[in-house]
Amino acid sequence: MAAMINFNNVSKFYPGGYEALKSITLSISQGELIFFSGHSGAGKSTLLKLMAAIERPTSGSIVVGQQNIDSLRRSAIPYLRRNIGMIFQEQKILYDRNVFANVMLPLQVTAFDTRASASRVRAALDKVGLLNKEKADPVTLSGGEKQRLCIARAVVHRPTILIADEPTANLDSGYARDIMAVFESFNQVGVTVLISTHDRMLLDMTQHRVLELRHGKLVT
Ligand SMILES: Nc1ncnc2c1ncn2[C@@H]1O[C@H](COP(=O)(O)OP(=O)(O)OP(=O)(O)O)[C@@H](O)[C@H]1O
Repeated sequence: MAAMINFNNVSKFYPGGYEALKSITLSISQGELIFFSGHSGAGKSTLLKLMAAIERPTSGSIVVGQQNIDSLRRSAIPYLRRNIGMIFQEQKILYDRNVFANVMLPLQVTAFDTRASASRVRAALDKVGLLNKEKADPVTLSGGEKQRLCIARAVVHRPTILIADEPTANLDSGYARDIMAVFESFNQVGVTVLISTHDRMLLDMTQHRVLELRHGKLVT
């Protein structure tokens, strides 16, 4: 399989000099599902943020798809993000609108017409099992359903790469399994899926590759 993501000697210092990642070299193939594990502060979120150009590396090179993104112009970032779906803790659900409108949000900045957008939103809600909740007020959703809403919002533009930072944090084990089944289903249709977690149950259960970070270094 073709490499989808390549890191070559990537280091990241945050302002103030903290070295969050140290000389990371890794290669991820198209269509893989990979877990990034490691203690709190190990650098998992930073690694995922570099892949989506939310953060920039201090040194080293990062290739996503065919594109070298370590020195990507700011104006080129929206093009990179068209291929990426992101689920990060800080992306908030908007509680002043229903489930459907929350999933519609990312499409409002693109040029889709309303009918095409609506059918994409329903397709995304269907894939995460929330089609029957499209009119619901997000406040009425369970923790697991809220997380599925975030996944629907991340995939509504049909990305080829899906990045999820601690997607099962704060969920009980039943909900966590459901969420993993949703990620598996996207992976089965060819989406490259990257998940950071310190959820021992997920890591013990998985058949997929697990890369462990420790103090900013890759140990596996
Ligand atoms: N914007 C920032 N500015 C300064 N330091 C940061 C910033 N973001 C992260 N760090 C630091 O970099 C280190 C790695 O953080 P990161 O969030 O990548 O770890 P993590 O493995 O995802 O941890 P957690 O599981 O707690 O989310 C931590 O010591 C953190 O405090």
